Amino acid sequence: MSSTGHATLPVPARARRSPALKGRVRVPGDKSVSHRSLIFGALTVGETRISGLLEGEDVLNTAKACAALGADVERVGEGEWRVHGVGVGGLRAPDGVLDFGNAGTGSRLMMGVVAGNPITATFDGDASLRRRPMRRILDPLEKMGVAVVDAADGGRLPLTLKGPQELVPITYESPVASAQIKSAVLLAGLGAPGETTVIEKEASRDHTERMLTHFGAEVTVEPYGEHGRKVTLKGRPELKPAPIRVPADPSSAAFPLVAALIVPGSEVVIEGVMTNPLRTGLFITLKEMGADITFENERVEGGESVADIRVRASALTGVNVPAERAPSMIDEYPVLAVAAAFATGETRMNGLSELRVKESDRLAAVADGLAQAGVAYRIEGDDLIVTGAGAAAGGGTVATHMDHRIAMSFLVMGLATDKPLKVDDISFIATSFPTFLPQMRALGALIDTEAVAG
Ligand SMILES: O=C(O)C1=C[C@@H](OP(=O)(O)O)[C@@H](O)[C@H](O)C1
Ligand SMILES: C=C(OP(=O)(O)O)C(=O)O
Repeated sequence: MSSTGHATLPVPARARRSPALKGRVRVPGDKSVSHRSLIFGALTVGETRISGLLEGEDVLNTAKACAALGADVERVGEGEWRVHGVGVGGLRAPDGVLDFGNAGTGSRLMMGVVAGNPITATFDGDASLRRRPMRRILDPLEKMGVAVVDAADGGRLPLTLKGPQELVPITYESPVASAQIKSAVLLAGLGAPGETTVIEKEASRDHTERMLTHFGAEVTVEPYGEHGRKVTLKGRPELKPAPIRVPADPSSAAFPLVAALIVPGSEVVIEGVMTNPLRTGLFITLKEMGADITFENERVEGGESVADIRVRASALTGVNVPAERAPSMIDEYPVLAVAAAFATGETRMNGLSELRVKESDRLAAVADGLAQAGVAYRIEGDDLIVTGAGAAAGGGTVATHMDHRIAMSFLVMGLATDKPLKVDDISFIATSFPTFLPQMRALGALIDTEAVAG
Protein backbone atom coordinates (compact mmCIF):
# COMPACT_ATOMS: atom_id res chain seq x y z
CA MET A 1 0.00 0.00 0.00
CA SER A 2 1.22 3.51 -0.77
CA SER A 3 0.61 6.79 0.99
CA THR A 4 -2.52 7.36 -1.05
CA GLY A 5 -4.17 4.00 -0.53
CA HIS A 6 -4.04 0.82 -2.54
CA ALA A 7 -1.05 -0.19 -4.54
CA THR A 8 -3.20 -3.07 -5.73
CA LEU A 9 -6.84 -3.64 -6.63
CA PRO A 10 -9.36 -4.37 -3.87
CA VAL A 11 -9.66 -8.05 -2.96
CA PRO A 12 -13.28 -9.08 -2.35
CA ALA A 13 -14.14 -12.16 -0.29
CA ARG A 14 -17.17 -14.18 0.72
CA ALA A 15 -17.89 -16.08 3.92
CA ARG A 16 -20.32 -19.00 3.97
CA ARG A 17 -22.22 -20.86 6.65
CA SER A 18 -19.56 -23.16 8.08
CA PRO A 19 -19.48 -26.47 9.92
CA ALA A 20 -18.56 -26.39 13.63
CA LEU A 21 -15.19 -24.64 14.10
CA LYS A 22 -12.65 -26.80 15.91
CA GLY A 23 -9.02 -26.54 16.96
CA ARG A 24 -6.36 -24.41 18.60
CA VAL A 25 -4.98 -21.17 17.23
CA ARG A 26 -2.34 -18.64 18.28
CA VAL A 27 -3.18 -15.27 16.77
CA PRO A 28 -0.31 -12.83 16.03
CA GLY A 29 1.35 -10.54 18.56
CA ASP A 30 -0.44 -7.59 20.08
CA LYS A 31 -0.37 -4.56 17.80
CA SER A 32 -0.12 -1.96 20.58
CA VAL A 33 2.80 -3.75 22.26
CA SER A 34 4.50 -4.40 18.90
CA HIS A 35 4.55 -0.71 17.88
CA ARG A 36 5.84 0.23 21.32
CA SER A 37 8.55 -2.47 21.38
CA LEU A 38 10.13 -1.02 18.27
CA ILE A 39 9.73 2.57 19.45
CA PHE A 40 11.19 1.97 22.92
CA GLY A 41 13.94 -0.15 21.44
CA ALA A 42 14.85 2.81 19.21
CA LEU A 43 15.02 5.09 22.27
CA THR A 44 17.44 2.93 24.27
CA VAL A 45 21.19 2.81 23.98
CA GLY A 46 22.10 -0.76 23.01
CA GLU A 47 20.27 -3.77 21.66
CA THR A 48 16.66 -4.76 22.37
CA ARG A 49 15.48 -8.23 21.31
CA ILE A 50 11.81 -8.67 20.48
CA SER A 51 10.02 -11.97 19.97
CA GLY A 52 6.47 -12.52 18.76
CA LEU A 53 6.34 -9.14 17.00
CA LEU A 54 3.21 -8.64 14.89
CA GLU A 55 4.51 -8.50 11.32
CA GLY A 56 1.48 -6.60 10.05
CA GLU A 57 1.73 -3.59 7.76
CA ASP A 58 1.00 -1.06 10.53
CA VAL A 59 3.90 -2.31 12.63
CA LEU A 60 6.25 -2.70 9.65
CA ASN A 61 5.67 0.98 8.89
CA THR A 62 6.69 1.85 12.45
CA ALA A 63 9.85 -0.26 11.99
CA LYS A 64 10.67 1.68 8.82
CA ALA A 65 10.09 5.00 10.60
CA CYS A 66 12.42 3.98 13.47
CA ALA A 67 15.10 3.11 10.92
CA ALA A 68 14.58 6.39 9.02
CA LEU A 69 15.16 8.22 12.34
CA GLY A 70 18.50 6.50 12.87
CA ALA A 71 17.81 3.26 14.76
CA ASP A 72 19.19 0.00 13.45
CA VAL A 73 16.19 -2.31 13.02
CA GLU A 74 16.72 -5.87 11.87
CA ARG A 75 14.43 -8.87 11.36
CA VAL A 76 16.30 -11.97 12.47
CA GLY A 77 13.55 -14.60 12.19
CA GLU A 78 9.78 -15.03 12.19
CA GLY A 79 8.54 -12.43 14.69
CA GLU A 80 12.13 -12.06 15.96
CA TRP A 81 13.56 -8.57 15.72
CA ARG A 82 16.61 -6.69 16.97
CA VAL A 83 16.66 -2.94 17.52
CA HIS A 84 19.82 -0.94 18.18
CA GLY A 85 18.61 2.33 19.64
CA VAL A 86 20.03 5.83 19.46
CA GLY A 87 18.92 6.91 22.94
CA VAL A 88 16.40 9.53 24.14
CA GLY A 89 17.12 12.74 22.19
CA GLY A 90 19.45 10.98 19.75
CA LEU A 91 17.26 10.74 16.64
CA ARG A 92 18.41 12.14 13.31
CA ALA A 93 16.18 13.96 10.81
CA PRO A 94 14.78 11.50 8.27
CA ASP A 95 15.68 11.93 4.57
CA GLY A 96 12.16 11.44 3.28
CA VAL A 97 8.54 11.46 4.39
CA LEU A 98 7.59 9.04 7.19
CA ASP A 99 4.72 7.00 5.70
CA PHE A 100 2.57 5.25 8.32
CA GLY A 101 0.13 3.71 5.86
CA ASN A 102 -3.15 2.92 7.68
CA ALA A 103 -1.83 3.24 11.26
CA GLY A 104 -3.16 5.77 13.75
CA THR A 105 -1.02 4.31 16.52
CA GLY A 106 2.26 4.37 14.57
CA SER A 107 1.81 7.92 13.30
CA ARG A 108 0.58 9.44 16.57
CA LEU A 109 3.16 7.79 18.84
CA MET A 110 5.98 8.73 16.48
CA MET A 111 4.84 12.37 16.57
CA GLY A 112 5.55 12.26 20.30
CA VAL A 113 8.92 10.66 19.67
CA VAL A 114 9.97 13.25 17.09
CA ALA A 115 8.81 16.07 19.40
CA GLY A 116 11.54 15.20 21.88
CA ASN A 117 14.30 15.78 19.32
CA PRO A 118 15.42 19.03 17.64
CA ILE A 119 14.59 17.67 14.19
CA THR A 120 12.03 18.23 11.45
CA ALA A 121 9.98 15.34 10.09
CA THR A 122 7.00 14.95 7.75
CA PHE A 123 4.27 12.42 8.53
CA ASP A 124 1.92 10.91 5.99
CA GLY A 125 -0.36 7.95 5.49
CA ASP A 126 -3.03 6.43 3.28
CA ALA A 127 -6.40 8.01 2.43
CA SER A 128 -7.94 6.60 5.62
CA LEU A 129 -5.19 7.98 7.88
CA ARG A 130 -5.31 11.35 6.09
CA ARG A 131 -8.93 11.69 7.19
CA ARG A 132 -8.24 11.04 10.87
CA PRO A 133 -7.94 13.82 13.46
CA MET A 134 -4.39 14.73 14.48
CA ARG A 135 -5.20 18.00 16.31
CA ARG A 136 -5.65 15.90 19.44
CA ILE A 137 -1.89 15.16 19.27
CA LEU A 138 -0.73 18.52 17.92
CA ASP A 139 -2.47 20.50 20.70
CA PRO A 140 -0.44 19.08 23.60
CA LEU A 141 2.76 18.91 21.55
CA GLU A 142 2.43 22.61 20.67
CA LYS A 143 2.05 23.37 24.38
CA MET A 144 5.40 21.61 24.86
CA GLY A 145 7.04 23.85 22.25
CA VAL A 146 6.76 21.77 19.08
CA ALA A 147 6.19 23.74 15.86
CA VAL A 148 3.62 22.52 13.34
CA VAL A 149 5.46 23.70 10.24
CA ASP A 150 2.79 22.53 7.85
CA ALA A 151 -0.41 20.47 7.95
CA ALA A 152 -3.43 19.71 5.81
CA ASP A 153 -6.83 21.20 6.73
CA GLY A 154 -7.81 20.73 10.36
CA GLY A 155 -4.27 19.68 11.30
CA ARG A 156 -4.48 16.43 9.31
CA LEU A 157 -1.82 14.46 7.44
CA PRO A 158 0.41 15.15 5.61
CA LEU A 159 1.98 17.29 8.32
CA THR A 160 5.46 18.45 9.30
CA LEU A 161 6.68 18.85 12.89
CA LYS A 162 9.79 20.55 14.22
CA GLY A 163 10.97 19.62 17.70
CA PRO A 164 12.33 22.50 19.81
CA GLN A 165 15.84 22.74 21.27
CA GLU A 166 14.33 22.72 24.75
CA LEU A 167 10.98 20.97 25.28
CA VAL A 168 8.65 22.22 28.05
CA PRO A 169 7.18 19.56 30.35
CA ILE A 170 3.40 19.90 30.81
CA THR A 171 0.47 18.56 32.77
CA TYR A 172 -2.12 17.58 30.20
CA GLU A 173 -5.71 16.61 30.84
CA SER A 174 -6.74 14.63 27.80
CA PRO A 175 -10.18 15.54 26.40
CA VAL A 176 -10.75 11.93 25.28
CA ALA A 177 -9.74 8.61 26.79
CA SER A 178 -7.06 7.74 24.25
CA ALA A 179 -3.91 5.72 24.77
CA GLN A 180 -2.52 7.29 21.62
CA ILE A 181 -2.81 10.83 23.03
CA LYS A 182 -1.44 9.74 26.41
CA SER A 183 1.45 7.90 24.76
CA ALA A 184 2.38 10.74 22.41
CA VAL A 185 2.62 13.19 25.35
CA LEU A 186 4.63 10.75 27.49
CA LEU A 187 6.99 9.92 24.62
CA ALA A 188 7.56 13.63 24.06
CA GLY A 189 8.02 14.01 27.82
CA LEU A 190 11.02 11.69 27.65
CA GLY A 191 12.87 14.57 25.99
CA ALA A 192 11.73 17.26 28.43
CA PRO A 193 13.46 18.21 31.69
CA GLY A 194 11.29 17.69 34.80
CA GLU A 195 7.95 15.92 35.04
CA THR A 196 5.36 15.41 32.32
CA THR A 197 1.89 14.41 33.54
CA VAL A 198 -1.12 13.08 31.65
CA ILE A 199 -4.54 12.92 33.28
CA GLU A 200 -7.31 10.83 31.74
CA LYS A 201 -10.86 10.63 33.09
CA GLU A 202 -11.26 7.06 31.86
CA ALA A 203 -8.26 4.75 32.00
CA SER A 204 -7.03 3.74 28.54
CA ARG A 205 -4.66 0.86 27.76
CA ASP A 206 -1.48 1.19 29.83
CA HIS A 207 1.18 -0.49 27.68
CA THR A 208 3.23 2.71 27.38
CA GLU A 209 3.40 3.17 31.15
CA ARG A 210 4.31 -0.47 31.72
CA MET A 211 6.94 -0.49 29.02
CA LEU A 212 8.48 2.81 30.13
CA THR A 213 9.05 1.20 33.52
CA HIS A 214 10.38 -1.98 31.87
CA PHE A 215 12.94 0.12 29.97
CA GLY A 216 14.09 1.94 33.13
CA ALA A 217 12.10 5.20 33.19
CA GLU A 218 10.53 6.54 36.40
CA VAL A 219 6.75 6.53 36.05
CA THR A 220 4.08 6.91 38.72
CA VAL A 221 0.43 6.05 38.16
CA GLU A 222 -2.30 7.26 40.53
CA PRO A 223 -6.05 6.83 40.40
CA TYR A 224 -7.97 9.91 39.25
CA GLY A 225 -11.68 10.23 39.93
CA GLU A 226 -13.89 7.19 39.58
CA HIS A 227 -12.39 5.60 36.44
CA GLY A 228 -9.40 7.78 35.58
CA ARG A 229 -5.63 7.86 36.06
CA LYS A 230 -2.85 10.37 36.49
CA VAL A 231 0.44 9.29 34.94
CA THR A 232 3.67 11.15 35.69
CA LEU A 233 6.98 10.59 33.94
CA LYS A 234 10.38 11.92 34.98
CA GLY A 235 11.99 13.30 31.84
CA ARG A 236 15.35 12.61 30.22
CA PRO A 237 15.92 9.11 31.57
CA GLU A 238 18.51 6.85 30.05
CA LEU A 239 16.41 4.00 28.68
CA LYS A 240 18.11 0.62 28.89
CA PRO A 241 17.58 -2.20 26.39
CA ALA A 242 15.21 -4.87 27.69
CA PRO A 243 13.90 -8.03 26.01
CA ILE A 244 10.27 -8.05 24.92
CA ARG A 245 8.03 -11.03 24.37
CA VAL A 246 4.85 -9.86 22.67
CA PRO A 247 1.69 -11.67 23.83
CA ALA A 248 -1.09 -12.63 21.40
CA ASP A 249 -3.42 -9.75 20.55
CA PRO A 250 -6.81 -9.84 22.32
CA SER A 251 -8.23 -7.59 19.58
CA SER A 252 -7.30 -10.23 16.97
CA ALA A 253 -8.40 -13.11 19.24
CA ALA A 254 -11.86 -11.48 19.20
CA PHE A 255 -12.48 -12.77 15.65
CA PRO A 256 -12.03 -16.54 16.12
CA LEU A 257 -13.66 -16.11 19.53
CA VAL A 258 -16.89 -14.59 18.23
CA ALA A 259 -16.83 -16.99 15.25
CA ALA A 260 -16.75 -19.96 17.64
CA LEU A 261 -19.62 -18.48 19.67
CA ILE A 262 -21.96 -18.06 16.69
CA VAL A 263 -21.16 -21.14 14.59
CA PRO A 264 -23.17 -23.98 16.17
CA GLY A 265 -21.19 -26.84 17.73
CA SER A 266 -17.86 -24.99 17.72
CA GLU A 267 -15.10 -25.37 20.30
CA VAL A 268 -11.87 -23.42 19.86
CA VAL A 269 -8.87 -22.61 22.06
CA ILE A 270 -7.01 -19.36 21.43
CA GLU A 271 -3.55 -19.57 22.97
CA GLY A 272 -1.46 -17.06 24.91
CA VAL A 273 -3.91 -14.14 24.66
CA MET A 274 -3.06 -11.01 26.62
CA THR A 275 -5.60 -10.46 29.41
CA ASN A 276 -4.45 -7.04 30.59
CA PRO A 277 -7.59 -5.71 32.38
CA LEU A 278 -7.57 -2.56 30.25
CA ARG A 279 -8.11 -4.72 27.14
CA THR A 280 -10.72 -7.24 28.26
CA GLY A 281 -14.01 -5.34 27.91
CA LEU A 282 -15.16 -7.65 25.11
CA PHE A 283 -14.56 -10.81 27.12
CA ILE A 284 -16.50 -9.35 30.07
CA THR A 285 -19.38 -8.29 27.82
CA LEU A 286 -19.62 -11.63 26.04
CA LYS A 287 -19.64 -13.47 29.36
CA GLU A 288 -22.49 -11.21 30.50
CA MET A 289 -24.29 -12.26 27.32
CA GLY A 290 -23.96 -15.88 28.36
CA ALA A 291 -20.89 -16.87 26.33
CA ASP A 292 -19.13 -20.08 27.35
CA ILE A 293 -15.59 -18.69 27.66
CA THR A 294 -13.00 -20.08 30.07
CA PHE A 295 -9.52 -18.80 30.81
CA GLU A 296 -7.06 -21.67 31.14
CA ASN A 297 -3.39 -21.83 32.02
CA GLU A 298 -3.36 -18.22 33.28
CA ARG A 299 0.19 -16.91 33.61
CA VAL A 300 2.40 -13.85 33.25
CA GLU A 301 4.56 -13.53 30.13
CA GLY A 302 6.86 -10.60 29.49
CA GLY A 303 5.14 -8.52 32.19
CA GLU A 304 1.58 -9.03 30.87
CA SER A 305 -1.05 -11.51 32.07
CA VAL A 306 -1.97 -14.07 29.40
CA ALA A 307 -4.28 -17.09 29.18
CA ASP A 308 -5.46 -19.75 26.77
CA ILE A 309 -9.08 -18.95 26.03
CA ARG A 310 -11.48 -21.84 25.46
CA VAL A 311 -14.71 -20.87 23.75
CA ARG A 312 -17.74 -22.97 22.90
CA ALA A 313 -20.73 -22.03 20.76
CA SER A 314 -23.30 -20.41 23.04
CA ALA A 315 -26.84 -19.08 23.18
CA LEU A 316 -26.34 -15.35 23.75
CA THR A 317 -28.66 -12.75 25.26
CA GLY A 318 -28.59 -9.00 24.59
CA VAL A 319 -27.04 -6.72 27.24
CA ASN A 320 -26.42 -3.06 28.00
CA VAL A 321 -22.73 -2.16 27.55
CA PRO A 322 -21.83 0.84 29.73
CA ALA A 323 -20.01 3.78 28.14
CA GLU A 324 -17.18 3.61 30.69
CA ARG A 325 -16.24 0.18 29.36
CA ALA A 326 -15.50 1.60 25.91
CA PRO A 327 -11.75 2.25 26.32
CA SER A 328 -11.16 -1.39 27.28
CA MET A 329 -12.85 -2.71 24.13
CA ILE A 330 -12.70 0.22 21.73
CA ASP A 331 -11.58 -1.84 18.71
CA GLU A 332 -13.96 -4.72 19.48
CA TYR A 333 -17.35 -3.04 18.92
CA PRO A 334 -17.65 -4.11 15.26
CA VAL A 335 -17.27 -7.77 16.18
CA LEU A 336 -19.45 -7.35 19.29
CA ALA A 337 -22.19 -6.05 16.97
CA VAL A 338 -21.85 -9.34 15.07
CA ALA A 339 -22.24 -11.38 18.25
CA ALA A 340 -25.21 -9.16 19.22
CA ALA A 341 -26.95 -9.98 15.93
CA PHE A 342 -26.94 -13.67 16.88
CA ALA A 343 -28.07 -13.00 20.44
CA THR A 344 -31.67 -12.87 21.54
CA GLY A 345 -32.93 -9.37 22.34
CA GLU A 346 -31.36 -5.94 22.24
CA THR A 347 -27.72 -5.17 22.86
CA ARG A 348 -27.15 -1.50 23.58
CA MET A 349 -23.61 -0.18 23.16
CA ASN A 350 -23.30 3.22 24.79
CA GLY A 351 -20.88 6.07 24.14
CA LEU A 352 -19.31 5.15 20.80
CA SER A 353 -18.27 8.62 19.57
CA GLU A 354 -14.61 7.54 19.19
CA LEU A 355 -15.68 4.87 16.68
CA ARG A 356 -16.39 7.67 14.22
CA VAL A 357 -12.66 8.54 13.94
CA LYS A 358 -11.03 5.16 13.46
CA GLU A 359 -9.79 3.70 10.14
CA SER A 360 -13.37 4.35 8.97
CA ASP A 361 -16.44 5.82 10.65
CA ARG A 362 -17.03 2.49 12.35
CA LEU A 363 -20.45 3.40 13.65
CA ALA A 364 -21.67 4.06 10.10
CA ALA A 365 -19.72 1.12 8.62
CA VAL A 366 -21.10 -1.35 11.18
CA ALA A 367 -24.64 -0.03 10.68
CA ASP A 368 -24.36 -0.43 6.88
CA GLY A 369 -22.90 -3.92 7.31
CA LEU A 370 -25.74 -4.97 9.60
CA ALA A 371 -28.22 -3.67 7.03
CA GLN A 372 -26.47 -5.74 4.32
CA ALA A 373 -26.89 -8.81 6.50
CA GLY A 374 -30.54 -8.11 7.24
CA VAL A 375 -29.99 -7.33 10.94
CA ALA A 376 -32.19 -4.77 12.70
CA TYR A 377 -30.40 -1.93 14.49
CA ARG A 378 -30.73 1.72 15.34
CA ILE A 379 -28.36 4.53 16.25
CA GLU A 380 -29.36 6.97 18.99
CA GLY A 381 -26.78 9.73 19.32
CA ASP A 382 -23.50 7.88 19.95
CA ASP A 383 -25.18 4.62 20.95
CA LEU A 384 -25.68 1.58 18.74
CA ILE A 385 -28.57 -0.75 19.48
CA VAL A 386 -28.61 -4.12 17.73
CA THR A 387 -31.77 -6.22 17.83
CA GLY A 388 -30.61 -9.81 17.94
CA ALA A 389 -32.82 -12.49 16.42
CA GLY A 390 -30.58 -15.48 17.10
CA ALA A 391 -29.87 -15.62 13.35
CA ALA A 392 -29.08 -13.32 10.42
CA ALA A 393 -30.01 -13.53 6.75
CA GLY A 394 -26.74 -12.45 5.10
CA GLY A 395 -26.80 -12.11 1.34
CA GLY A 396 -25.41 -8.59 0.86
CA THR A 397 -22.01 -7.01 0.27
CA VAL A 398 -20.35 -5.05 3.07
CA ALA A 399 -18.26 -1.97 2.26
CA THR A 400 -15.05 -2.12 4.32
CA HIS A 401 -13.85 1.52 3.82
CA MET A 402 -10.12 0.64 4.18
CA ASP A 403 -10.89 -0.81 7.62
CA HIS A 404 -9.44 -4.18 8.65
CA ARG A 405 -11.80 -4.63 11.58
CA ILE A 406 -14.91 -4.09 9.43
CA ALA A 407 -13.61 -6.67 6.93
CA MET A 408 -12.85 -9.31 9.59
CA SER A 409 -16.04 -8.71 11.59
CA PHE A 410 -18.36 -9.27 8.64
CA LEU A 411 -16.41 -12.28 7.35
CA VAL A 412 -16.94 -13.76 10.81
CA MET A 413 -20.63 -12.93 10.56
CA GLY A 414 -20.94 -14.69 7.20
CA LEU A 415 -19.82 -17.97 8.79
CA ALA A 416 -23.24 -18.17 10.44
CA THR A 417 -25.63 -16.22 8.18
CA ASP A 418 -28.31 -18.06 6.18
CA LYS A 419 -26.94 -16.82 2.85
CA PRO A 420 -23.25 -16.01 2.19
CA LEU A 421 -22.01 -12.53 3.10
CA LYS A 422 -19.48 -10.68 0.93
CA VAL A 423 -17.02 -7.95 1.85
CA ASP A 424 -15.69 -5.67 -0.86
CA ASP A 425 -12.02 -5.59 0.15
CA ILE A 426 -9.97 -7.70 2.54
CA SER A 427 -6.55 -6.24 1.70
CA PHE A 428 -6.45 -4.08 4.84
CA ILE A 429 -6.63 -7.16 7.07
CA ALA A 430 -2.86 -7.32 6.49
CA THR A 431 -2.42 -4.22 8.66
CA SER A 432 -3.18 -6.08 11.91
CA PHE A 433 -3.85 -9.79 11.31
CA PRO A 434 -1.96 -10.97 8.22
CA THR A 435 -2.64 -14.65 8.98
CA PHE A 436 -6.41 -14.18 9.49
CA LEU A 437 -7.50 -16.16 6.41
CA PRO A 438 -5.29 -19.26 6.82
CA GLN A 439 -5.85 -19.37 10.58
CA MET A 440 -9.64 -19.06 10.27
CA ARG A 441 -9.68 -21.65 7.49
CA ALA A 442 -7.63 -24.03 9.63
CA LEU A 443 -10.46 -23.90 12.21
CA GLY A 444 -12.94 -24.80 9.44
CA ALA A 445 -14.17 -21.36 8.35
CA LEU A 446 -15.46 -21.24 4.77
CA ILE A 447 -14.07 -18.02 3.30
CA ASP A 448 -13.36 -17.69 -0.43
CA THR A 449 -11.41 -14.95 -2.09
CA GLU A 450 -11.85 -16.06 -5.72
CA ALA A 451 -14.84 -15.99 -8.02
CA VAL A 452 -16.78 -13.78 -5.66
CA ALA A 453 -16.88 -10.61 -7.73
CA GLY A 454 -20.31 -9.60 -8.96
O1 LIG B 1 -2.49 3.07 21.83
C1 LIG B 1 -2.81 2.12 21.09
O2 LIG B 1 -2.03 1.20 20.80
C2 LIG B 1 -4.19 2.09 20.56
C3 LIG B 1 -5.15 2.91 21.10
C4 LIG B 1 -6.55 2.96 20.64
O3 LIG B 1 -6.75 4.19 19.96
P1 LIG B 1 -7.13 5.56 20.72
O4 LIG B 1 -5.98 5.99 21.54
O5 LIG B 1 -7.39 6.55 19.61
O6 LIG B 1 -8.36 5.26 21.51
C5 LIG B 1 -6.89 1.81 19.72
O7 LIG B 1 -8.09 2.10 19.02
C6 LIG B 1 -5.79 1.51 18.74
O8 LIG B 1 -6.12 0.40 17.94
C7 LIG B 1 -4.50 1.17 19.46
C1 LIG C 1 -8.02 1.83 15.57
C2 LIG C 1 -7.09 0.93 15.25
O1 LIG C 1 -5.78 1.18 14.99
P1 LIG C 1 -5.01 2.54 14.68
O2 LIG C 1 -5.64 3.64 15.48
O3 LIG C 1 -3.60 2.26 15.06
O4 LIG C 1 -5.11 2.79 13.19
C3 LIG C 1 -7.43 -0.53 15.19
O5 LIG C 1 -6.51 -1.32 15.03
O6 LIG C 1 -8.62 -0.92 15.28
